[in-house]
Amino acid sequence: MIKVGIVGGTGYTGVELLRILVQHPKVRLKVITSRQESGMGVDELFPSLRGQVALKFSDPAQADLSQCDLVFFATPNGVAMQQTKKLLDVGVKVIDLAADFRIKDVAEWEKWYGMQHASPELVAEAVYGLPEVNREKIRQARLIANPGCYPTAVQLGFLPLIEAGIVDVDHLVADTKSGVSGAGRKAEVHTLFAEAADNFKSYGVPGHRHLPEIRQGLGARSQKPVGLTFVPHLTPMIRGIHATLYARLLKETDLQALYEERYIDEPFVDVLPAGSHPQTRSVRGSNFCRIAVHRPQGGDMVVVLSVTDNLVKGAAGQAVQNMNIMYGLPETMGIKHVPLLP
Ligand SMILES: NC(=O)C1=CN([C@@H]2O[C@H](COP(=O)(O)OP(=O)(O)OC[C@H]3O[C@@H](n4cnc5c(N)ncnc54)[C@H](OP(=O)(O)O)[C@@H]3O)[C@@H](O)[C@H]2O)C=CC1
Ligand SMILES: CC(=O)N[C@@H](CCC(=O)OP(=O)(O)O)C(=O)O
Repeated sequence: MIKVGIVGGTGYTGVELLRILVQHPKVRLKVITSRQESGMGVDELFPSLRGQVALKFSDPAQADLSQCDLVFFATPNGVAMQQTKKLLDVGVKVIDLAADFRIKDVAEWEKWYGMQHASPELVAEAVYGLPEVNREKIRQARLIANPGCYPTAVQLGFLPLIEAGIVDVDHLVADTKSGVSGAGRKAEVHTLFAEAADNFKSYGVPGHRHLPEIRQGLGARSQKPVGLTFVPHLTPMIRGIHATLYARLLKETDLQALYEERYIDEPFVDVLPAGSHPQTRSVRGSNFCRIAVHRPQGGDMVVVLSVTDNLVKGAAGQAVQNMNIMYGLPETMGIKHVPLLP
């Protein structure tokens, strides 16, 4: 059994990890932290977990994480980078759901995240945990930088085009929409019901911190830097990401065959039949990314539609997929949930 700790067990990604891990046949939960709820039973705070987990939240300052084989950080940016070295030094593996180890250029990371990196020496070692690209490196890793929610949907959508070298990579466009849980569980005015419900807005147009992450991932697959316009939107649903991606085609290609072949062996990427329009509710609560590729009116613009659940393939599910790969388990173990309908 893998002894697991979760730092930040009361946030949306933390409790999603709990929902998944309580039913994972190879995991024993040892520590779950929260500063605010320290001492409270996990199932007191989350009655949905009654009968599934007997632990209490512990204070992260007191918690003994060294008893774990693996620790997930489901914490705000800047937390994991303070504690990871100490854990790795005593043989504990780390999966960070935040962005501390995602960007290889530390100066670039510091610019976008507005803080000094506490462990720059670990950044090169960290493996970016997108299994569809880095599966072999993930197998050997002791530190995983789990991708962001938008970057997962956008990269999986663009990858077949970029890898085949058939689109103009200087002018990619990603128009993305996220449910409100993407902003986390902490109280903030813009996520209040009366602000977010019955409303729709873009944000971060001059520059969102996922832009360098997506550019880094796609640039590595295209062998040259990519130009990307990335526009996120907040939409009044709870879970889900819908990415509408645009690229100009440079070479005549059977796009449906390209996508189907690229993802034929991927357990969590589902290429829909030609002409499909994927919906966020077709992936809700599941680790799937569903993709459709279009070429409207047979013109030279490719439109790719990519949907995920931001808390599952966009965060906790992908983190467990990475854990499965790191420990040589079947990659789908514990994350075969069928999407929730309605
Ligand atoms: N929500 C999403 O869709 C996605 C989120 N992510 C990333 O995952 C991480 C977690 O996100 P999310 O679950 O939404 O965030 P939340 O705000 O919902 O939860 C944050 C959690 O971290 C704990 N925490 C906060 N500050 C500290 C600290 N200094 N030390 C230890 N624990 C702390 C909180 O509990 P307490 O304050 O009680 O300690 C809480 O349990 C973030 O970095 C986010 O960017 C990534 C992909 C998708
Ligand atoms: C709707 C919403 O607010 N989404 C968040 C992104 C989600 C996320 O948590 O991403 P990271 O892990 O990279 O921080 C945002 O745009 O800031």
